[in-house]
Amino acid sequence: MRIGHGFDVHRFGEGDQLMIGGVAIPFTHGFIAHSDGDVLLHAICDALLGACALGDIGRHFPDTDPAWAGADSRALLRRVIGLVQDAGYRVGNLDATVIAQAPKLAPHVAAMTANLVADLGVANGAVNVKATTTERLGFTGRGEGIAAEAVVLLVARETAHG
Ligand SMILES: Nc1ccn([C@@H]2O[C@H](COP(=O)(O)O)[C@@H](O)[C@H]2O)c(=O)n1
Ligand SMILES: C[C@@]1(CO)OP(=O)(O)OP(=O)(O)OC[C@H]1O
Repeated sequence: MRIGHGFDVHRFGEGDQLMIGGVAIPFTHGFIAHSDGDVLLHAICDALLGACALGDIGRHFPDTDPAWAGADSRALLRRVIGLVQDAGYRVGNLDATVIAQAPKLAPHVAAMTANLVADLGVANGAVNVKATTTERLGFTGRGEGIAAEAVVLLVARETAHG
């Protein structure tokens, strides 16, 4: 078994929606990012890469590479899952927290979870997504951006030879 942790932050900028967990959420701002800025999926990618000792998302998808400009982070996540499989592992379970003063995320958590179940190729019940405010403290509390953390457990894939 392998454990991994990921953390990411994106600052708010111009826009009218946030992409979080592959769900487009109407909001007063967008994220400043090279990709679609999906802070939750970036934290999850880092947790998966960390568990495999494969570095981080910036190493695999540099923000200087035009190939990733405006990238759908679900596509990045699926590439990372391919790396996890190549390393001989599959996801056992994933737990993640989005740290946001606003918007209210609870109504979107089921859709985020369904996206993750599909992209990670796991059973329902292997993925948990949570949200919390920081009680108006710090940069998230001041409404400057959103952070996300993720923890993942990987287990060895079964092979024909066991
Ligand atoms: N952006 C957010 C933040 C929180 N929630 C939900 O509200 C609950 C209470 O949040 P506290 O920060 O006061 O603990 C939290 O457990 C979430 O269910 C949310 O939906 N969106
Ligand atoms: C995802 C990548 C690549 O498009 O860019 P951003 O969307 O800016 O995201 P970040 O989490 O800052 O860094 C990882 C980058 O390599």
